[in-house]
Amino acid sequence: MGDARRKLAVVLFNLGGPDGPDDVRPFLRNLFRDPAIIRAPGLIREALALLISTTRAKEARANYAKMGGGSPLLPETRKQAEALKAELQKAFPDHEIGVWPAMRYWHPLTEDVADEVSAWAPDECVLLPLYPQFSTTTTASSLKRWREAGGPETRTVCCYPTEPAFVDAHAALIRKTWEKAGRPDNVRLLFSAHGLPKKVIEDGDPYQWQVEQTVGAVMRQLPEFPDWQVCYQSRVGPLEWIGPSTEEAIEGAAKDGRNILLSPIAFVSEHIETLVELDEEYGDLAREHGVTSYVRVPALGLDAVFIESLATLVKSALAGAPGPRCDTGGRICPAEWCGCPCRNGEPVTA
Ligand SMILES: C=CC1=C(C)c2cc3[nH]c(cc4nc(cc5[nH]c(cc1n2)c(C)c5CCC(=O)O)C(CCC(=O)O)=C4C)c(C)c3C=C
Ligand SMILES: [Fe+2]
Ligand SMILES: [Fe+2]
Repeated sequence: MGDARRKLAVVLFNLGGPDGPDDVRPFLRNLFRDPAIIRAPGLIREALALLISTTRAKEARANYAKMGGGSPLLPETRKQAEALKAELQKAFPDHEIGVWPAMRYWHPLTEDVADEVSAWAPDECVLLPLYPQFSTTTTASSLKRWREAGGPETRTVCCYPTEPAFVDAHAALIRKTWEKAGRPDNVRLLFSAHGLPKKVIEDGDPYQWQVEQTVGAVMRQLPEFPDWQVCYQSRVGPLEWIGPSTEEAIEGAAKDGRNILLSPIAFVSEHIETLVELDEEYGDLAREHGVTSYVRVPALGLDAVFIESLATLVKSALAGAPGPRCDTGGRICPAEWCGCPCRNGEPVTA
């Protein structure tokens, strides 16, 4: 007797992180071998990846040790996958639903998940990055790997920087965190996003523009915070990165005598960049510069409105035409940002 239930697969793209100390170096090597991250020719890139992963491993291992030796990214993503599955099951009670995390640089690797999902033989397979803002270094890299591995793909969400529930979730969490901290006064709200080399943006990556779209939409709901700034963290390597850096923004707020409320606007779960960089390193920096109140807003994680937002993206993708789509379906990236697949082969007219 065949099972007539339709099968819906949802694949959550994410970066991945080491499970323990021994994984740190090979994880970093995988990351720096990616031509989307280091845009040098093959052999030079391989040599650089070996060199950087070896030299960076000690410090990175020490940082992962502060979180128990490995990254919490996979357990966090698994919980989000479970929550999304439960939400989708309400919308599609007759479907058999599977939600898979697929990591770019550590297990479960994108290419292995592609094989697993292929073997499951879904009727629909929705690719959904856990990067709300599209970048060639993140979403495009995962998509490329998925497609090279022959993974199934019927619908693809490329980005959702201004999806209404996503924006609502951020605004509500910022307000709630500020209230829970005892409503510190004289606050500068910093939106810290992972940075990128300037050259990547100049070559057409829409990430910075999309981060600014998210912040603009969130700020329309938060008129009680008139003092705010976008900044970029986690710089790596010798290239010039987009700015201002989060360190500069913290120092600037301190100089202006402000307290700091910091929202990680481009991350949707807790990991090394939030728990170590934002909470420990930048927390220390703020205190060293005399900031009285430094409060970090949590990543969205399992926030119910955020999970609803992910479910809405999947439902809209299934209801619309096949192919890559931005946000709730419209083409939102302007022409000069040719790096986003939502433009779907449209000619680029700057
Ligand atoms: C918005 C998301 C991200 C962008 C854009 C991004 C670009 C980018 N990252 C590096 C180098 C590193 N990133 C590392 C960790 C890391 N990066 C992201 C997200 C984005 N990266 C996440 C979610 C994580 C956390 C993973 C975890 O283990 O918990 C690391 C490893 C940590 C470290 O050594 O600092 C590196 C290295 C580059 C070079 C880059 C763009 C060119
Ligand atoms: Fe990164
Ligand atoms: Fe787009």
